[in-house]
Amino acid sequence: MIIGVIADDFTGASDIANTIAKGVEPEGGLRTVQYLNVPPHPAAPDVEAGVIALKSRSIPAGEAVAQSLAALDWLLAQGCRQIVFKYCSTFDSTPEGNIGPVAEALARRLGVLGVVACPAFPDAGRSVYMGHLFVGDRLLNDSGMEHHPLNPMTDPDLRRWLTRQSTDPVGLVGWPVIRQGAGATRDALAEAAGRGERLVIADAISNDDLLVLAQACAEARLITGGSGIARGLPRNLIRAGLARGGRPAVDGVDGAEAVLVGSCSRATRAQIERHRAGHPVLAVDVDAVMEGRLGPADIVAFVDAHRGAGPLVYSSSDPDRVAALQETYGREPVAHALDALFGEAARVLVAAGTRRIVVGGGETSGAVVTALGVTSFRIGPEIDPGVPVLVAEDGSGLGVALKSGNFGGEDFFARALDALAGAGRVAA
Ligand SMILES: Nc1ncnc2c1ncn2[C@@H]1O[C@H](COP(=O)(O)OP(=O)(O)OP(=O)(O)O)[C@@H](O)[C@H]1O
Ligand SMILES: O=C(O)[C@@H](O)C(=O)CO
Repeated sequence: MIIGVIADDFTGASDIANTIAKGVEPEGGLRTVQYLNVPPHPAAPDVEAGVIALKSRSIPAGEAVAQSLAALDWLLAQGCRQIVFKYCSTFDSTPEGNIGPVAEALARRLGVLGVVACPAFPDAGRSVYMGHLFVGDRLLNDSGMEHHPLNPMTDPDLRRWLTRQSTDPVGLVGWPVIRQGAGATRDALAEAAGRGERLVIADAISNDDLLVLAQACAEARLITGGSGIARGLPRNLIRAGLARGGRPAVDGVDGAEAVLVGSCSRATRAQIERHRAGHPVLAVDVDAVMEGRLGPADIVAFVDAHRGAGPLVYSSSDPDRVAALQETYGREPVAHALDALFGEAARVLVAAGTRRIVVGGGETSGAVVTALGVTSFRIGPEIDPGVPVLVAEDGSGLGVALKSGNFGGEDFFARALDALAGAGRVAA
């Protein structure tokens, strides 16, 4: 293993695994595996990039640091020469963490300063200019993220925000430097390190800027950011003769299918409506779940009754309804009950032969793959930006797609089911 990634959530992990497996033309990407938590065994010998998916975004900072350092130890033991800490492209964090504490702890363990911090993901509309994060044409704090239930993003100035979470000074390498190319960027990062700046916000407004950053960081032991920061990393290694390159390929999966959706984001709700137009769809009655009148068996029965037709089950509601449910039952109890519902339904479905599962939402994805007990997935072709086909490494023939709330085109769910079925037909 040459590159190791520590990701702070499950869908974020498959986002960056996708970026690394795909790479950029003409070189292509790396043979990539996504692990769910730190594996209790060594990586398979042919793996070039290992992505460890943690659920450390919203847990207490001390726990996030401990889990991330354990992941670092495992990755270093596999031979990684470069480590990436992946967080959300909307920099999801609070004034207490967890981006600053985890990034600083990793940097200290590796003994490095001048570490890039860049959440830019231009393909998904996230860009960083003069240290300020934009979502499309809005600043972060005016993008809807200021209303996020767990980590409201109320400050678009990443240097100021990260400073609140950090103990060492935070630097900035702005776009006027990035546009001068990799040499100037490398020099600016070295100067930042010389000033004692451990983390350095780096601008990127286009995919080309991300390639400049990757080139500047070719020798860096630690890089932090969204998935975009990894765009050019495979190219560095392939050009240096350290990796073979090529397109992601996995064995195809074949069998019954289910789409399970807990994400309540606007994008996901539009995707559900689109799916409803041509496929069987079941809305979970959340009151019935909370009162014990609806359980996993009901979901399994619906999916079984519509096998082959792309059945979708969702709990998603609009913000008013979500707020009312949270008011009645409490935010955590509802989330916990729904995550457990989807997890158990998925477990029963897979035990009975379902082989293609598409999940909407990061928390929901975490609950489902944890319940399935799969510990690692090979990364296959991209379905939509940030979402690849994942095929279980254990030979069980199970394929999944884990969709982050905001990702995917409107017809995502149907295309994801097709992509899972066709995964094996994509050429190496
Ligand atoms: N109707 C509902 N009312 C309240 N909570 C819900 C409802 N439906 C789902 N939930 C919970 O809301 C949470 C949605 O989070 P999840 O991470 O799955 O989606 P997301 O936030 O859109 O995705 P991402 O984290 O990838 O951006 C889950 O914990 C889920 O159980
Ligand atoms: O970076 C992103 O936006 C995603 O990979 C993610 O982390 C969503 O939770």
